[in-house]
Amino acid sequence: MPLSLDALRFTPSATGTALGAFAGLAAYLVATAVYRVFFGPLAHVPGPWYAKATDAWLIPHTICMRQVRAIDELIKRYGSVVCIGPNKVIFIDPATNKIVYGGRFPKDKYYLSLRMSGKDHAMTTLDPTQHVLRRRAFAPHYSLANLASFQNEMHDYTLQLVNRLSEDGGSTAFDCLTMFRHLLVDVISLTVFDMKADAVGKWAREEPDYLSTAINDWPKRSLMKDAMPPWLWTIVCHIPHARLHQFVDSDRFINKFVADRVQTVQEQIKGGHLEEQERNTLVVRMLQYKMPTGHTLAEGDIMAELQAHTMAGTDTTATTLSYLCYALSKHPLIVRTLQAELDDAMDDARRIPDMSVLHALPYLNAVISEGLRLYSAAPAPLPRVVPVRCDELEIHGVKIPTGTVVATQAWTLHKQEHVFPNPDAFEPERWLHESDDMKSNFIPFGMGPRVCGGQTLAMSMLRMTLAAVFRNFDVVAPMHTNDKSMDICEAFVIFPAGLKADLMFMPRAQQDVSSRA
Ligand code: HEM
Repeated sequence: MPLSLDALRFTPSATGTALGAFAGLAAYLVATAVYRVFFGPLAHVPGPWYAKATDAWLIPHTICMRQVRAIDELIKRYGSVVCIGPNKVIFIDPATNKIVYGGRFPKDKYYLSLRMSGKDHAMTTLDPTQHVLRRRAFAPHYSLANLASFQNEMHDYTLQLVNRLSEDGGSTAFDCLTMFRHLLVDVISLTVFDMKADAVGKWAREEPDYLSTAINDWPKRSLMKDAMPPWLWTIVCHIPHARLHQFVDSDRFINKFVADRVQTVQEQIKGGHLEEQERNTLVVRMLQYKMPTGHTLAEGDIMAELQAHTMAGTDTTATTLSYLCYALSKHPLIVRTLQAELDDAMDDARRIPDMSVLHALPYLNAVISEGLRLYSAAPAPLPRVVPVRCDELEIHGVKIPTGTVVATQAWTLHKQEHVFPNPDAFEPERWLHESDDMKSNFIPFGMGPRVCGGQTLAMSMLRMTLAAVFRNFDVVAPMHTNDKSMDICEAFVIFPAGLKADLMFMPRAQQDVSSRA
């Protein structure tokens, strides 16, 4: 039937109905907002009226990747308990941290957006009791003793990277995010899957490494897919462009990588070939883990857990290393003190000491703590829900009812002037005399039973890599790597505004010679 233009014209009665519906909706929204601001369960909590009325005020800050800063400003204006949404409260109080992150409060459903292929893993398991079962499956893998059994290879990968930088002789600016991501891909492929990925080797030979690329692509792909209507995403997936295909297929690539590894290990278990192994990778542990019921975990759950660890461990650690190298490029005196300690601990610049030796170096550890304080890879609110059994939570005399989403954020905790004087300055010395106050306000890895599962691995890699790099090189930032390009953007995890961290690694001996000439 031909479409007449008249059919598209609004009749006076249709216009009236539409206006009426619009006015009704507006009245409903206004009434809801007024109720929330003056009579809602959080009406008594300090905070701006617009945050009590609607979550929408945070959307532009989230889109601009500046959510933690917007929340930080509210805390500065309203104090250490502040309402940031109709059902959300942020607090800055170490005593409340112990209650909220002590293990009784379930995680908020916000975490469900981090599921892997629709499946839960430890980080997204909201219920504390269920989470304990998940956590038991992987916790032994990250013990220092187990990680030490992979140490020789970790040293080899790190030295491979150092050798490549040495060959370059400081003439090229390397993107640290890419470089350290390749290192972490090698370490995680080995410890999780018992697989030699040769990612650093490929990086050194300037060959593509599809796994490292997919790990980098996946979070961006998820964000993009979620932001688009399905029809637009379908069109994007069909655009004939090789790199774009690689990008949209990153989830499939990682799924297949993990599925292949799981299958190989399952065959090894069936064939009885695992008894000969002296150490256990995470995939073996997960496949052999028995729930209290005696059942093993479902294959889909194992896959999700392994994918989560691959993703959670790589860019967080690589970003921290990149920011630490950038901070050190701006502080030559700090580098001298660090190098003096490393020179004493490492007679041979190309031999990385045992984990226990690095663990005991005070200045190296102070530098890392300062890096984690200022450049926490996950500085955003870690939301939990006030449980029914808790009755009410009280923070500094403010009662927070059951069902409220409560959270603290490392971004603000780590920059409190009274705990960390001169908070924006990079001053490792402050950690040489760590006070109880500093300890209880420092949560780069979260806290309590849901503290970062891979913290020991992350700390070991931070120590190992910094020791090897700064024993051998001074780091110099080229003109285009500056505070503007390294400005922190945040989408739960952080990344630099310039999307890269180009730095030059000048061999120390060579630099000493040139500065004497
Ligand atoms: C510098 C590097 C890292 C930082 C700053 C970091 C930070 C965090 C934070 C803040 C959490 C807690 C999230 C919450 O409470 O909601 C977390 C959880 C987690 N992280 Fe990390 N992480 C790092 C490296 C790693 C590594 C290397 C791995 C593993 C290979 C890893 C695996 C995990 C897992 C599995 C969880 C969930 C733990 C649970 O809920 O039981 N992370 N991480």
